[in-house]
Amino acid sequence: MDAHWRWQFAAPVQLASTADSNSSLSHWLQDTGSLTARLRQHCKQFRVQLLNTRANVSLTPSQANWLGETHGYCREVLLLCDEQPWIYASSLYSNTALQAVPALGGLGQKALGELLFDHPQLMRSQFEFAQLTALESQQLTQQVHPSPLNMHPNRPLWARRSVLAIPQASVLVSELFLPAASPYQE
Ligand SMILES: C=C(O[C@@H]1C=C(C(=O)O)C=C[C@H]1O)C(=O)O
Repeated sequence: MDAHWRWQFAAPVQLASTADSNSSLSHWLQDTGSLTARLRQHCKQFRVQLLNTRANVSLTPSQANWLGETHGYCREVLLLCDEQPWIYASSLYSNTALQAVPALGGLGQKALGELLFDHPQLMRSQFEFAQLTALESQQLTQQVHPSPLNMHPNRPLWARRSVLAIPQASVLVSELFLPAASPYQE
């Protein structure tokens, strides 16, 4: 779903102006720690809702470049904070990574962050950022999960992506902050 969003390395100018460098949104987007852990601290109740898993999906050139293979396994989830959908997350791993760490294929409602951030040798790449157009937000609403995402954002939505790597596996994690996420309101 996120493959064709316009990813760029630097936090674009709009982020600096609409959500200046001290703003809550900017801090959330640039936080290198576990988003799962941060949400657990922030919410009374946190849960992962599994939307979809797909094996052997063909990767775009930039995804293939990140993961070093042309096909991979995709997992899409919502991260809910007190039953509000805060984050749409899509994670991609190569088939080799899945063979090396079979737990990646059987997470179900368990958070990926809790598997990866427990590893002492976890590394994160630099973030890329994307601001969704109204059309991209609409497509996500229609194709991914009509009910909880069926809300019209009154401002552009922000996403980030980076590779989380442990020695046996690299995972390209894209995270879109949905309209209900409180950093947009702060
Ligand atoms: C990568 C993390 O895990 C989160 C949990 C995910 C999942 O369970 O599929 C996906 C992306 C992340 O938002 C994290 O906690 O930072």
